[in-house]
Amino acid sequence: MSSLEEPLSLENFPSLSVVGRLQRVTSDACRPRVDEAELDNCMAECRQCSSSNSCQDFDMYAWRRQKRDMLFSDTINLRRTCFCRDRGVMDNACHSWYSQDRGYCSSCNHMEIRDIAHKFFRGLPRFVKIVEVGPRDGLQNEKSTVPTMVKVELIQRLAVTGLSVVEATSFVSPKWVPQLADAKDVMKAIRNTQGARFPVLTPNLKGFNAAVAAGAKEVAIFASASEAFSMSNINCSIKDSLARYQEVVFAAKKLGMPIRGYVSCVVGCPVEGAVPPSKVAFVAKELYDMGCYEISLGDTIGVGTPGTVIPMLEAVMSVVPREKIAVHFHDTYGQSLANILISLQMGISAVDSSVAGLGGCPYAKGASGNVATEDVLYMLNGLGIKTNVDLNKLMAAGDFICKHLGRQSGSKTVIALSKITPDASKI
Ligand SMILES: CC(C)(COP(=O)([O-])OP(=O)([O-])OC[C@H]1O[C@@H](n2cnc3c(N)ncnc32)[C@H](O)[C@@H]1OP(=O)([O-])[O-])[C@@H](O)C(=O)NCCC(=O)NCCSC(=O)C[C@@](C)(O)CC(=O)[O-]
Repeated sequence: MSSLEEPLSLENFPSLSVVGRLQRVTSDACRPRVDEAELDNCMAECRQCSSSNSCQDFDMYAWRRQKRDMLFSDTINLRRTCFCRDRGVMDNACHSWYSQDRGYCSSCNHMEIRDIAHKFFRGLPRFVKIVEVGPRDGLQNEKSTVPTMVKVELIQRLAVTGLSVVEATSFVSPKWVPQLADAKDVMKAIRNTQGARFPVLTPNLKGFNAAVAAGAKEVAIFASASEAFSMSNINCSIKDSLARYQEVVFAAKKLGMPIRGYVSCVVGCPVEGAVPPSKVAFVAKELYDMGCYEISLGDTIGVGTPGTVIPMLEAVMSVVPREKIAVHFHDTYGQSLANILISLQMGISAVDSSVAGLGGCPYAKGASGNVATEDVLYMLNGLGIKTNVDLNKLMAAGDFICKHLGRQSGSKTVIALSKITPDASKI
């Protein structure tokens, strides 16, 4: 694998200094440059003093007292020991980067930089669960019906990537979503597939019973925060849908099956326009109180930006614990990664996405696919956040389905990596 093919993860930068590492992952205007050799020397010294008591005088730095479970705690500790061991070396190094780069950033000092980085990374989880929804959310929106065996192979390929959850299909009315009319056959074919859980969507008891009969071990119910979307998607009001879902949850609990809950249109609705955060919070709480183990918040038409997603998450977090919340973004306006990043910073650690950016929603005209799983993974890898997912295997699964559909991947990462030449990879 060439250097560019490998996402920018912390572990992948043995020769970069700590500050160099931060430069690679922060995009702030304040970007000092550092003499690599100078800092590498400094880091070599740091390693020798990492257990030294002589670090006590460093208590003046507030984040010494921060919990050590933060992302980059190792990085921060290295810097701290580096400072305390030979502050002069570091100060000189710092001085020289600022002098060299004075035209670019005259007022930065190392405390400011550290504060910026600290603020940026504060709250990011160490591990993110990716919920792959391509075989369901993606393929439900394909014009042509994908043959059952292709769906099955896609699911099997995804199951060996390290993804722990692959949403497999929906037990909905074939009149409403003909693309997934083979749900029973798909579930039967993957019955013995190991490696991941394969939840399925069930809109009512009829769908739930069919799913159980076909071997489903986990189901998802899907309500909407918009009345109009509820009517067009599942042909009933929000209130009626919640009553229906109560029956499904009751039946699932009797069998000890986990149930995931979706809320659609958490930012905007194709008919109603902006959706108030309070409505999203109401539906999310109803689903959570019913017994859903996780509530996935769907920006069904992909209109959200951090400006609208933050208040929505704030409202939901006030009624549902944040560790029970997942985010589900469609990439219509190219805002998904920004929205995911701020969700992570707000403490969310479950993200839905779709291999190759497949997807959309048959009842939300113009909605584009889900954010591509490959792009989410590339970003998480770059942030040093663990997922256990193998990017190469994931790209192979995406390539498989794209070839079948006769289209280019919707993942920017995949497109970029496919263009890398041996020369470019030396950059
Ligand atoms: C909910 C219904 C069924 C109501 O549909 P309806 O027409 O109101 O239901 P009905 O009870 O009057 O039944 C009509 C026919 O459907 C049959 N039927 C009834 N239920 C089922 C079932 N479970 N499985 C199979 N067949 C079913 C039923 O037996 C009957 O058959 P008929 O007697 O005419 O031959 C329908 O509206 C429907 O299937 N909607 C599904 C819509 C859908 O799947 N949308 C996409 C998923 S949501 C989404 O993508 C958003 C999300 C989750 O990803 C989050 C995000 O992106 O934001």
